[in-house]
Amino acid sequence: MSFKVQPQAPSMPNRCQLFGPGSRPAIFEKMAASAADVINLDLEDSVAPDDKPQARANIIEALNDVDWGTKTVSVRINGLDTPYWYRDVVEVLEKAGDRIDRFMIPKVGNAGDIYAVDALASAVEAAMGRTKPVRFEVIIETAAGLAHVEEIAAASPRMEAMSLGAADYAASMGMQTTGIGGTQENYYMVAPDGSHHWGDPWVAPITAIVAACRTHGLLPVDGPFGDFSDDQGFTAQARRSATLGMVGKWAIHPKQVALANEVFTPSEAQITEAREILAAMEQATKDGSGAAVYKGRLVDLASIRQAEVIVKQAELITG
Ligand SMILES: CC(C)(COP(=O)(O)OP(=O)(O)OC[C@H]1O[C@@H](n2cnc3c(N)ncnc32)[C@H](O)[C@@H]1OP(=O)(O)O)[C@@H](O)C(=O)NCCC(=O)NCCSC(=O)C[C@H](O)C(=O)O
Ligand SMILES: [Mg+2]
Repeated sequence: MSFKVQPQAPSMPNRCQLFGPGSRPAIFEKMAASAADVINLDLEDSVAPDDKPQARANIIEALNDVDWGTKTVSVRINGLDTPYWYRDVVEVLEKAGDRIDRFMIPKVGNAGDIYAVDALASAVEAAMGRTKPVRFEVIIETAAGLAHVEEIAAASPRMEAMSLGAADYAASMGMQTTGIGGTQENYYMVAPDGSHHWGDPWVAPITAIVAACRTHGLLPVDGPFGDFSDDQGFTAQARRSATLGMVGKWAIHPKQVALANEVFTPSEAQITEAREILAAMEQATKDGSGAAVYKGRLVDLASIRQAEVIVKQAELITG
């Protein structure tokens, strides 16, 4: 372990982030009634330019009036290359009550982008006497965002989570695909027998995001999976992300919420195995050994840390 101890990510459930356009207020109550841990009310790409002012007004009303229960509520503002974002920040912080928890900042390219939103949010909060600072989550979805992922993670104490935005990421990187997440038909290896084996084109940005988040104590989250008719594809993508260290995934349709919650909640079998490993290592320690054999395989002090990840995830959900 480095002399600098790895910080803990915030202790909050973040298994599923359900999105809804700010221009569609009829679904806000349905979003609040869903099983998603986080709600993202969108002012960005799901809202047409002419609808931005009305969407802002809808979201402010919903932040004041809808019962969001214990959910984390986040508003996705527009990108810093647009004329909309400053009004998103100012109007929401001036007119919405304390129920806003996070701003989601899209298409961040460097730490300066976070600094700009931080400065504006700080000024409005001070002017309004707001005592609960809004926290930030960002989307890594451009080449610049990926190139500067670590400085972005470290950019502000407001930073709480970071997502991969597969659609804009693919566009920015010039990837030859229109699919949003999941298997891409042309990304395959050919085995000696001529059969095709599909690889995961998202593994590099996911790993970079997880490393930046774990280094700076943020929550790494997998973004959208566009084909909401494909439950199997969604689940496979979510499982790969969970295996690589992400804590949750977006839902762009309500049917994806249960799928994400299932993947990002450790199963009974995983919890039992983790507890058995901890018990085996407790016994090994009592016996003066740093290693033991569990189900025919080596477990050692690192296995304790691995098992604790799963036990902590389970405790976070069950409370
Ligand atoms: C994708 C949708 C447009 C589909 O909406 P719809 O056609 O209404 O779907 P259904 O008819 O199947 O709806 C069934 C019922 O569910 C309700 N509903 C629909 N959507 C939601 C929702 N988001 N939350 C809660 N409830 C919802 C319907 O009202 C129906 O209810 P009922 O009639 O009572 O049965 C729509 O789901 C949608 O707008 N999704 C969110 C889109 C969005 O926010 N996109 C932005 C995020 S992804 C992105 O930006 C890309 C990213 O940045 C990147 O670069 O990768
Ligand atoms: Mg995007």
